[in-house]
Amino acid sequence: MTEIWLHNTRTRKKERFAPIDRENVRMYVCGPTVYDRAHLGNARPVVVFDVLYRLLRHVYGADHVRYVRNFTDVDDKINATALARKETGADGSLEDLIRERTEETIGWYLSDMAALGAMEPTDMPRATGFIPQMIEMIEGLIESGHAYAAEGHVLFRVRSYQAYGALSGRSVDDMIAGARVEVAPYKEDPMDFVLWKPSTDELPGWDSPWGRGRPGWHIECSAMSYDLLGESFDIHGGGNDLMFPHHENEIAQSCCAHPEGGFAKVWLHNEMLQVEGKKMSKSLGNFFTVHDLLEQGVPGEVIRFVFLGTHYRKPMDWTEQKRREAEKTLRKWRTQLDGVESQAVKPNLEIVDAVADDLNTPLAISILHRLSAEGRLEELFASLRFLGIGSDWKDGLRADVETHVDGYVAALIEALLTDRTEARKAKDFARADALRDGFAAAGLIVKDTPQGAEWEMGPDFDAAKLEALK
Ligand SMILES: Nc1ncnc2c1ncn2[C@@H]1O[C@H](COP(=O)(O)OP(=O)(O)OP(=O)(O)O)[C@@H](O)[C@H]1O
Ligand SMILES: [Zn+2]
Repeated sequence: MTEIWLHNTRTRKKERFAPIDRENVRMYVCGPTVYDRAHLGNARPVVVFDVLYRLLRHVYGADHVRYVRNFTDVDDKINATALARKETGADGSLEDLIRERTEETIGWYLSDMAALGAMEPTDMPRATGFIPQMIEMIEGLIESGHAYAAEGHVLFRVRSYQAYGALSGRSVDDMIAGARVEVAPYKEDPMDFVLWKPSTDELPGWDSPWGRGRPGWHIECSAMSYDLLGESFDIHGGGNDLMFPHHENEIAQSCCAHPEGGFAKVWLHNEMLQVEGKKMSKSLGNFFTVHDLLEQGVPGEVIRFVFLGTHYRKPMDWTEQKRREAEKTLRKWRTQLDGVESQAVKPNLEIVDAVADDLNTPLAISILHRLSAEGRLEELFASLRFLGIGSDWKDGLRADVETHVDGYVAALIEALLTDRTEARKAKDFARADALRDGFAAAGLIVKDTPQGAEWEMGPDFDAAKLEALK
């Protein structure tokens, strides 16, 4: 049986993975706050943990893995988005607008992530569906002295949990020095964090022993993972931007509420997708969405392939060059694999082992290239499926993939037409003529109109010939 090794953030070591119960391997990954479209950075953990999910299913059997990824649908950012819409005159109560916004965002998220070849987790709980469980956990924490109520708030008493900070390896005092902790009159200690807070009349709220209010973000994950996976489970994942405070707080809450449990055994964190050395993030405004890229005609599997080219514990940039290379490789393989049937063939063992070695997907990709070069096409096909690339090449996704390719070709044509306009402007007639002849040779019919060039693919249209014109 394949041995899986994973780098555990908690111990800072690569450890051999041994599930608590091999019949029921359990993983929890922090999901998105649903107030806006997912940016490309948000997609990275989705792809990383999808690769792990597929590996676990491969090793332990598809029916023996439970993968939970939540939707945070209670949050000030969601409320702010809905309030802004209400202020611009949108119909409906604030509650309706909030629900509309979260439903819409969840729909976008699921279709964008499906386009990246990510399987849906077995469970996708929403925070609003687990409020009673959160209240129950908070009550328990108050009873055991780990939390206290003050002015409609409930706070977690950080100093009551000795091991606080162990995940990121920092002491409470270091963390206070480094973090922007909020000082508030109702806090015993600035480090204490909110489990429950009061709601105003118009904001979403639930009745609780502390008045009408809403949960803090961290308690959501503790309550949902306990309800669905129990007091101890195998793997907890998320981006490394969540390590502190979110994951430290989850650990503190869960370990104090269920001291016998131990919560998650292995903690896995993906590094960030960056833009010029900085985390891609909404607050920095340096982001583009997955949807933007798909709309531009970049196939989802190309995005996935680019992600897999960098190890999950290394920061990465999205670059045009990586996109182009991934697209070229996948096109080549697609042509090579035309007509190959291999439902019964297993993925290449070295590739499975590479993924099992702390998700070494760059190594897996180099082996894919070797299989292609050696013409081991059935293995190549099965291994791509295992990595979630073109997993449905033979089935329904084919048409979808073709529209993506069409999008790519359309973008290419537009780029070449711009190129021609610029060549004409610069009086580079040699280039302009070469493009005109090239279009004709590729079977592309171009008509110049006062509104700009219009084009149409003729009966002998050949995209490969256009490619050569770049
Ligand atoms: N640039 C990034 N690279 C990789 N993962 C990221 C990046 N930004 C966010 N994530 C991950 O995306 C997931 C969803 O996070 P969340 O919904 O909190 O993001 P957000 O608050 O919408 O985004 P941002 O961090 O841009 O404000 C988390 O697992 C988080 O670690
Ligand atoms: Zn979480």
